[in-house]
Amino acid sequence: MTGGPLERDVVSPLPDVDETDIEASLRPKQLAEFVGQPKVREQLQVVLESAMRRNRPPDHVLLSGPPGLGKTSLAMIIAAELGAPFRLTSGPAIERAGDLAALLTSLGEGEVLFIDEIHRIARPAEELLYMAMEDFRVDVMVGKGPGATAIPLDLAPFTLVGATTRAGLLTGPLRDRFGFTGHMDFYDVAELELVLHRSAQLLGVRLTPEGGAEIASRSRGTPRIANRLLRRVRDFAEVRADGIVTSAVAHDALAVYDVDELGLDRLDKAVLNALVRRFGGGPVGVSTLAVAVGEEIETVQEVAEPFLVRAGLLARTPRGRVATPAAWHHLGIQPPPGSGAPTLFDA
Ligand SMILES: Nc1ncnc2c1ncn2[C@@H]1O[C@H](COP(=O)(O)OP(=O)(O)OP(=O)(O)O)[C@@H](O)[C@H]1O
Ligand SMILES: [Mg+2]
Repeated sequence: MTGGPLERDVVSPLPDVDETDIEASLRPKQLAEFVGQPKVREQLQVVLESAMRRNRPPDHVLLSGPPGLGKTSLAMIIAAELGAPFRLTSGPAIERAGDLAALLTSLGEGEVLFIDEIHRIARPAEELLYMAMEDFRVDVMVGKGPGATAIPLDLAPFTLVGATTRAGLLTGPLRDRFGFTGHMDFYDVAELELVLHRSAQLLGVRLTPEGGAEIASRSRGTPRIANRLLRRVRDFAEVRADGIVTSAVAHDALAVYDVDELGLDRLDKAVLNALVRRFGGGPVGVSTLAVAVGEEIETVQEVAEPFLVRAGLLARTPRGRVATPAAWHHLGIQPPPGSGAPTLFDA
């Protein structure tokens, strides 16, 4: 994911540039430690256990969902649960099929290869991946031009874990080669409270139940944001209070950091503002909306919209994006009569 102007936003779901170390220290290491996503967790548990009983690498796993919900963490957990080495790369990093072939042939038996942002892999590399995933084979091209020959090479059986924020962008043949797809959804407040108390313990932060509830409700359904807000509120508690994160301390700190009650970030607010104030609540096409907020269409679709839809503030209709009455109210504006909520007749 690209950061751009959002990088320094305290409620952005994207990772901050200097956040990798702290994120790594807070990552759950085992499935049992992984909070929330009960369905994905249970299904994955069965997939992993049956593979271990058969003493075979499990089927390839695809994890899809918005940023910051734990796809990378879960991929690492898969390797840890299997006791297998973990290798990490990303779609954009694999530019040539040859790079991928070299990586695949270097994998040992049972290794877990994680490809982040797999929907952005280059087409020739993707085609090579088909055979690798299905038959554990790759054709390595030797020579150039008419004299080039393809030499088939066997691979050690491995497990591919792919992550994507846009499962819809995956080609059919690639999607079909994953034996298991886990759809990650936003976390509810109770789950985020568990994430926060676990992190507080690891960081040595004293967090009261009410303090946790206050932060959780403004974390935009996203553990990455919850953990970041916890650190900011802790700073505030140390400087302005006695170090204990109570509800009042959390409330005051989040006001200082400009986090609104729903935890909407700058892009969320820009999208809502444009939709309501410039386009009268819609419907308006996503590309027009993206231009209005000065962002890529992809970013609006992958980062802002999933949460706005989930929060009941934005609806996707066949004619375009529409602000719901709740969105108008959130901006403190009275919705015009008959606005927002799409009806049967819009379809
Ligand atoms: N279920 C969870 N339980 C506890 N902590 C979590 C959980 N999911 C995510 N986290 C925390 O949130 C942070 C971000 O998670 P992670 O990097 O796995 O998200 P991601 O989905 O891979 O994001 P991106 O799409 O940006 O790559 C991690 O450092 C971890 O501490
Ligand atoms: Mg990730």
